[in-house]
Parts: sequence; C-alpha cells; structure tokens
Amino acid sequence: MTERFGSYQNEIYLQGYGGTTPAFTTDATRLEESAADLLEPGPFWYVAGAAGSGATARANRAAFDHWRIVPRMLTDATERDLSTTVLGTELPAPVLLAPVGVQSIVHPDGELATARAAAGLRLPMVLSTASSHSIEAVAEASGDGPRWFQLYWPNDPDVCGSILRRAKEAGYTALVVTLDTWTLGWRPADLDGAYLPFLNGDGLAVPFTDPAFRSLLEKTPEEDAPTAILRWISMVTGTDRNWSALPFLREHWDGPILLKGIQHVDDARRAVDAGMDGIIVSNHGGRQVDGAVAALDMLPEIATAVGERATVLFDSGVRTGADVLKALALGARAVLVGRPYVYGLAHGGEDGVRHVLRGLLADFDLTMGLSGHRTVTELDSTVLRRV
Ligand SMILES: Cc1cc2nc3c(=O)[nH]c(=O)nc-3n(C[C@H](O)[C@H](O)[C@H](O)COP(=O)(O)O)c2cc1C
Ligand SMILES: CC(C)CC(=O)C(=O)O
Repeated sequence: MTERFGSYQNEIYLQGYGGTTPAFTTDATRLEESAADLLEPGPFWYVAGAAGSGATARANRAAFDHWRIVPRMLTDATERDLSTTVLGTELPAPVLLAPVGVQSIVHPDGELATARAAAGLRLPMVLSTASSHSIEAVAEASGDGPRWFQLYWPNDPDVCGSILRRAKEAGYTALVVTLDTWTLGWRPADLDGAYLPFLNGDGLAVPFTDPAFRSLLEKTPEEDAPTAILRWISMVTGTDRNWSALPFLREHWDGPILLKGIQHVDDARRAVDAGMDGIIVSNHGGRQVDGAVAALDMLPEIATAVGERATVLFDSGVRTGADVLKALALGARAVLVGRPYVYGLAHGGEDGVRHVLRGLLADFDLTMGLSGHRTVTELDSTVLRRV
C-alpha cells in the first residue's frame, strides 16, 4: 500500500479551518489563466502556445472527452495501490514529469525546483537537453529521486557521447530521445512577440557546460554567446539522424531507451524492431504539427500493436485524474504531464510544482477509488465507454 494521495483533499479542506486556502487553484483551466496573469507575455505564450491555429492542442484535450469512465460500485476500492514499475523505475503512481526545457523563463530556480518537488514525491523527472541548469546541478537537486534524461540529439558524435556520459554518471537511468522537434514548429504566439528563449541564452546550460561542445568553439560561450548559441542550434536541428543511427545511442547508453513523439503505428513497430525499450506516444503537446491527430486517438492502436513488446507511455493533454485513468485504460503504462507543472513552477517554485502534482495525484487516486478500481493493472478499455 503506497501513500494515499487522495488525502491531499482532506489536507486542503482542513486548511480551511485555519482560514487559509491553497496558494493557487487546483483547477487545470484556471491554472493556465492565472499563469497568464503572473507571467510576462513572452514566457507565458512560450509555454502555453501551440503550433499554428492550435487545432492539435485543442484536439489533444477534446480526445479525452470522447471517452467516459463507467464507475463500478461496492468493489472494495477503499484501499488503493497506484504504484507501478516503468523500465526498472518504481513509481508510486503512473505519472512522470515530461521534459520541459528553459524552465528559468518562468522561475529563476527552474529545473532545480522541479527536481526537488519531483524527488519529494518520488516521481521521475525527465530532464530536458534544453535545461536552464546543468545535468549535474539538477541531479544534485534531485538527490536520490528518480531521474531520466531527454536527448535533443546533436549530430556531432563526440558532443552527443559526452552529454550521454555525463547524464549516465549523474544518475539518470533512462534515456528519452525526442524525434518530433528536429526543427521548431510554426508558433504564431512566439512569432508575434518575436520571442525565442534560446536567443537570450536560456536553456543552454547543457551544451555550455559540456567539454566536448566547448572544445569545438574558438571563443568560449562566455566570450561569444551568439556564435555558441547558433553552433548548438545547428547541431540539434536537421534530419540527418535517422533510424539507422539508433545503434549509436545503444552503444553510448547502457540503460533503457525510449523514443518520444511516436504518432504512427508503423513508427512504433519500427522503434521496437530497432530494439528500443519504449516509446512515448506524443505530439509534443500540439507544439509541432498543427492539424496533427490528437495523441490519445493514436494510443489504442499503437498500444495494441507494440504494448506486449515494449513500454508504451503517453503525453499531450493530460490535465486531470480522469485523463490519467483514461490513458492507462487505453494502453499506456504511465503518462507524462507537461504544462501544468510549469505553471505550478511559475506560481511558487518548488512548492508550486508540488501543489500541482499532489493535486493531480489526489484527483487520480479519488477517481480510481470512486470508479471502483484498486490498482492500475485493473484498467483496460472495458472500464471506458466511447461517446
Ligand atoms: C515550454 C515547453 C517546453 C518543452 N520542452 C521540451 C523539451 O525540451 N524536450 C521535449 O522532449 N519536449 C519538450 N516539451 C514537450 C513536453 O515534453 C510534452 O510532450 C508536452 O508538454 C505534453 O503536453 P502537455 O503540455 O499538454 O502535457 C516542451 C513543452 C513545453 C510546454
Ligand atoms: C525546442 C526545445 C528546446 C523546447 C521544446 O521542445 C519546445 O519548446 O517545445
């Protein structure tokens, strides 16, 4: 029996006796609205924004509404165990923190605060290559907390090998390789504000602290930031890393590897045939291809095709406990959540991230219990109705 996450509900109600309420909302929609009041337009829209008309970001949310939970009664679900194991990492609940770069644009502590909050809850944080703090600094903040590393894949083998080595040495256990962002999608909100955080030097701590990357530069990033920034951007953009390059990653990483951004069942099969341990069904939160299919709509087909042979994770649009339940019932082993915890970070650093995550876990715990489920292994598509 793991911690009863639902008890956060009682904790909040009891605070009411002392005359206090949560520092900020527990509602996902209002959370985004209040982050808009808090942040400058540039950082807010960088986080909240999406590709093009936002059709895919909206579709990600709408897809959850086509599935409804069918609650069961008198099932003795008072004692629940939400724990699971994902590629050797034990999770108290099937939730990970999605890799989100440049977190210092919403709070100076950025990924350090996120790492502390995640570690306190024993939820894995997936650290982005575009982190505002170094691999090692975030590892230190994470302590003995579970941590994975996300790779934006540099086309220079020495730099790539060096970054992977550092991540491994710093205790990141699984590698997430993001495939859907080999160049940035068309993001009107950022374009209108002419806002791209990297050009201010945000999100470059990983390459700038990397000896192999630094050795390629005539002047250090401290002496000539623009040249270093452009060199890095050119290294991680482009499509010259392809399926046949995957063995390079295997040679340089001795833990599990997952491919993130898989949306087609044939790509899922290909990933597994190439020996990958897992995939993340994701459309990057609708930030890349406007008009792309909702990630949830592809999940059942992909999970059916490869779920026996590899670990299938899911992100893009998860906001509530019901969303977590639905994604698991449709075949995901666990979900990753992105923007909500970043809004929490904006509101209150480490405490803010913790509040958002505890809220999501409590909501999931109560939704599980009230729908009659004691463990996540009980969930399959029969617990849902398509409407
Ligand atoms: C501000 C921001 C930065 C992101 N940076 C990265 C990144 O560096 N690497 C990555 O793989 N995905 C990145 N993502 C995508 C997330 O990992 C995830 O796929 C997406 O946010 C999930 O959708 P959600 O925000 O609807 O939960 C980013 C997303 C946001 C909102
Ligand atoms: C391009 C990245 C560095 C950040 C990202 O993935 C995103 O903004 O969606």
